[in-house]
This record gives sequence, C-alpha cells and structure tokens, in this order.
Amino acid sequence: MVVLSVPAEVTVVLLDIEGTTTPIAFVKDILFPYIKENVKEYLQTHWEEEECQQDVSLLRKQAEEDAHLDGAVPIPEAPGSGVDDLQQTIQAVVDNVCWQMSLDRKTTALKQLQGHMWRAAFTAGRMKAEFFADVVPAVRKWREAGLKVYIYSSGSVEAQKLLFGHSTEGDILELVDGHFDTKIGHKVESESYRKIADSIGCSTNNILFLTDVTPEASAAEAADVHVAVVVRPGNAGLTDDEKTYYSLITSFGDLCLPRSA
Ligand SMILES: CSCCC(=O)C(=O)COP(=O)(O)O
Ligand SMILES: [Mg+2]
Repeated sequence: MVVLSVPAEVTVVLLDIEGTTTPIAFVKDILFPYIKENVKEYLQTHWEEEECQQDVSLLRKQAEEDAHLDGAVPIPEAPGSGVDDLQQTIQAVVDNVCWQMSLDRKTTALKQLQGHMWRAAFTAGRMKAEFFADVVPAVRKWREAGLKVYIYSSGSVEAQKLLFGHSTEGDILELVDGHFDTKIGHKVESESYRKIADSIGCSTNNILFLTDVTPEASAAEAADVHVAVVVRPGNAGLTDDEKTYYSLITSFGDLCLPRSA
C-alpha cells in the first residue's frame, strides 16, 4: 500500500465530495436523474413559495450572464396572470436547468435549486448518500488525532448537510466541523482557498485538500494549500504528467498522520 505522510503543519483536512468521499456514480446515476425527472413537478408545486421564487430569480440572473454561451436558455421575467404564461416560464426554467446539467455546470444558482429539491427525498428516507467505505473510519481517526475536517464542494452547503445527515453510514454530520460551497468562490480559483483558510482561522499551509479534480488541486496548491489527488473507481483518468506531479491516494487510509506515527 502507498502511504502518504501528512505534513506536521496540517491541522485541517478539507474534503471534496463527488469522486472523493462519494462515488461519482451516486451523483450521476441517483442525484442528478432525480432532478431531471422531478424539476417540472417541483416548480409547479412550489412556485408560489418564497424559497422557490428566490431560486428562480438566481437562475434567471445566471441565465442573463450565460446569454453569450452556445445553447444558453433564457428565463423570461415573471409572467402575467395567464396560466399559459406561467407554464411557459416554468418550462423555460426546466430547460435552463437541464441545459446547465447537460454541461455539469457548477453554478450557485443550479446547486441551490438542486439542494432544495433533494431535501424532500432525503428527509423522507427515499434517498441515502453513499460514501466510500474508508471515509468514515479515516475521518474518525483524524478527528481523534486532533485534526479538523471541513467540506468544500460545488454542491450547496444545504445539499452537503443532507448527504452527511442521511447516509448509508447513518447520520455522520457530527464528523464535519464546517462546510463551504461556491458562495465562497469556485473550486478552480486560488482565492477561494485563501478565503476558506481565513474563515477557519488558519493559514493555507495548515490545510490538506483532497480532491479528484486536478484543476481544483492546482488552484489550492497555488494558494499554498497541501493537496492530494484521490483516485477512485469511476473517476476521470489522470494524464501521466498528473500522475507524476501529484501525490495520489486511492483510499483515505493511505494518509499517515504524524501524530499517529
Ligand atoms: C452535495 S454535493 C452533490 C453533488 C454535486 O452537486 C456536485 O456538484 C459535487 O461537486 P464536488 O465539488 O463535490 O465534486
Ligand atoms: Mg469532486
């Protein structure tokens, strides 16, 4: 087994979710299809609610920013009183969501709506989040050794809490010291990692970030964060250069803490 020593200055482990703690297949085959299959009915049922209107406003604002992109779907302003107008607007929101999802976009607007939609499925027990078998034992060990554990995912903080609160391992929310999403910045931007360190109250070099996505690893590293790239079944392949350059782990159990050495 390849063991990666965690530098002694590391006091915080920052975890990506999809492809790191959780199989990509769970996201692509369970979470995302749920949105595509239910978004129209969800909008029709919740349209009058404040939360739903805020989600639509954010999606409309994003659609305006995306207007220059190929295939972008605009969302017209709130309709008049006609039922047909309303159905047209809802259809535009559905088309916009499906277009964004076809590109696996990580916009805050899309992720916010998805989080709200998953809430019903998770809280009713219709969905349970999958975690790789090594995740929970390793996180418990890190915490026992005094490390803090934070999540940084493109999925909204609300969605993250749903996953950790309703997992196949039970409610494991207590294993997480805090959550970050794209409201702090995108994961491929170095500034996001500086802001996360500020928010936690540590230096960037006190953080070890685990992710499956090399542009995220590169952005974190440029901010002086320690990184390891997580190789899991179903993840995108890495180039030979990436395999040589990055520290790779295939399980959280590959990390060796100085305190436990
Ligand atoms: C709570 S995350 C649900 C999956 C998701 O929507 C997503 O975008 C995952 O992105 P990540 O940054 O965790 O790779
Ligand atoms: Mg990921």
